[in-house]
Amino acid sequence: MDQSKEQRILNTVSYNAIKGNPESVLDCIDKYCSKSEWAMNVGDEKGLILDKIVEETNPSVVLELGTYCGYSAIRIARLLKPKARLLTIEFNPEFASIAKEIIEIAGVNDKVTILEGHSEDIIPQLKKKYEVEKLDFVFLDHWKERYAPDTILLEECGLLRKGSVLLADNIIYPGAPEFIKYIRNNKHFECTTFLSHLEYMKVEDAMEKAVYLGPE
Ligand SMILES: Nc1ncc2ncn(CCCCCNC(=O)c3cc(-c4ccc(F)cc4)cc(O)c3O)c2n1
Ligand SMILES: [Mg+2]
Repeated sequence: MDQSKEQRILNTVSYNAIKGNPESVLDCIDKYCSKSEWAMNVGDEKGLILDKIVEETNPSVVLELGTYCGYSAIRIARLLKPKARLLTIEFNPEFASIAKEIIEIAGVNDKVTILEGHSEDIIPQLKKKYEVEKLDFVFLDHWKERYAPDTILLEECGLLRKGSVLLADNIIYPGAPEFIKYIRNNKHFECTTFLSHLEYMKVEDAMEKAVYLGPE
């Protein structure tokens, strides 16, 4: 059976990237996906916005929803301080296993844990099973119609604290209208929109940053 696009991405990383060098893995994926096969990594343009917000937040505990090939997990993990950790949820077993290999090649596997399953099933387990107290930073990049319900679920599970930062990809393309409606009219969140472009394309896209202000 011929290989999947994701397997071809792993092959090019495995062949061309410098082992243990996260930047070279990111560059390798960006080159391949802009020249050979488009793929839904956050990419280099939105990636720079993600970098800046991660650096400003300097999080100890990060949750990512939607691992895919691990590009944004590597992007985030490479900026984390020594004891900090990133938990990333992926329900597609092929993507999860490819992401695991790419994350290992990047050399950030000591900071990253891939949790296989659906966000709605795993989020309620984070406190007890994964010993998470509060989340400092959440990157939403999974099913766009899950952004709003999962934000509500994170709050209900007591995983957000005053100052927790949510960053949502693709709020223009493919779009997350329910999330935008929910989060921008919610007095418990302070929102900022970062205009950019869809990864590897000239199409407009944006990311939404929402800082949780607390339950009161
Ligand atoms: N609940 C749950 N829990 C855990 C999970 N793990 C995975 N999933 C499902 C995630 C499925 C992939 C999500 N990402 C996207 O759909 C996406 C799409 C485009 C895009 C596509 C076509 C175009 F023509 C243009 C742009 C671009 C992006 O940047 C995207 O992020 C989960 N769901
Ligand atoms: Mg995305």
